[in-house]
Amino acid sequence: DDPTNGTAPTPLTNYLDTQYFGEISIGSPAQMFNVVFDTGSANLWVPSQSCSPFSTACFTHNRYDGSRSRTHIDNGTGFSIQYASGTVRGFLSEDVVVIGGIPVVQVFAEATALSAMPFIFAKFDGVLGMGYPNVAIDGITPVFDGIMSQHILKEEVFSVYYSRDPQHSPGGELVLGGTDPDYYTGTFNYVATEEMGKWEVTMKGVSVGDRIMFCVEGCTAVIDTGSSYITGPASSVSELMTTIGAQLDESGYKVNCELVKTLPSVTFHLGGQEYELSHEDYILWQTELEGDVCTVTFRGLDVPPPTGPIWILGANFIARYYTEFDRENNRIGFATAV
Ligand SMILES: CCN(C(=O)c1cnc(C)nc1NCc1ccco1)[C@H]1CCCNC1
Repeated sequence: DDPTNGTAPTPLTNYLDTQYFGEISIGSPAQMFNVVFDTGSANLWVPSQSCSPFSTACFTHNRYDGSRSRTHIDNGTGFSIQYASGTVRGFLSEDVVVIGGIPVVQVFAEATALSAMPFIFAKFDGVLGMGYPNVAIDGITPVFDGIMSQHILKEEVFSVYYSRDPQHSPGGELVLGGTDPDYYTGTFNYVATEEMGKWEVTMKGVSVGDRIMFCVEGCTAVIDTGSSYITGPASSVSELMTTIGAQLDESGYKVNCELVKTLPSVTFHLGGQEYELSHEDYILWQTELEGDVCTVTFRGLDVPPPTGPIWILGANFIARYYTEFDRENNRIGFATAV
């Protein structure tokens, strides 16, 4: 009988509570890559052996070499993906991808040009999009859809646990086909995905302390496992930072570490539930040589219409609320993370 009872776990590495990634292999024999499992996109890309030596971000990461894989299938179609934070360009190839021990023949992009920003800071090699097929570039069937069509999963869901302190082992866990009760308590509360085909929900308000300050008329929230922080419309986040007494410097919003324990909670109203983040959840407390630095893990980001304006709930939210992404019922479930 199936040793995994229809579920397939992948342990994740937690890099400074800001990057979470796990290992997959591509090709035969296996070529290993660290990838972000990203609900904010739907394509798989890894750096290519044929990337330009001038692309530093490419050169400092593991690179896929099709000529060394006996299961490689040429494609060659051009590929380009634009994130708010950077650009990836390359060409398509096809090969066997193994994720959580499950093999799937997959079309993916070999990146030949990676923008230095932000990918020179990436501890991961590539991105494995866990989004819906209709947001996939070039109409490529996403990895999870390729796995669902094998009918081996107990449920057509995947779940994500992100640990909160980098020393914690494992740094996180992706489960294909179910959830892992070791990493959450209580029951799941579900929110329907707002628009068919995106890990997006309707948010009914954002409160600071007990006052609804933003998204009062309702707004859209993307649950993005591939984003480190929470982002909101720049004007709203700027007002939120003023309220908590944070100052913007070149690397984000900072607060005086002495005042952290007096900071109010920020609460996100999703479905029938209030999801509170306390200062423990939204302050990144780093002890540097020149003293402690307390970074607020919120960023202003204006996503242009028609996609935006939106809030993006990233790793700091998921670290507090264990998240189940349910393709069977087009809904997202949240439970309190352990
Ligand atoms: C992966 C590209 N992303 C990043 O925000 C991003 C960029 N650059 C670096 C260095 N890290 C990033 N994310 C780290 C991380 C891992 C897990 C949680 O956050 C976003 C782009 C939009 C779609 N969603 C993903």
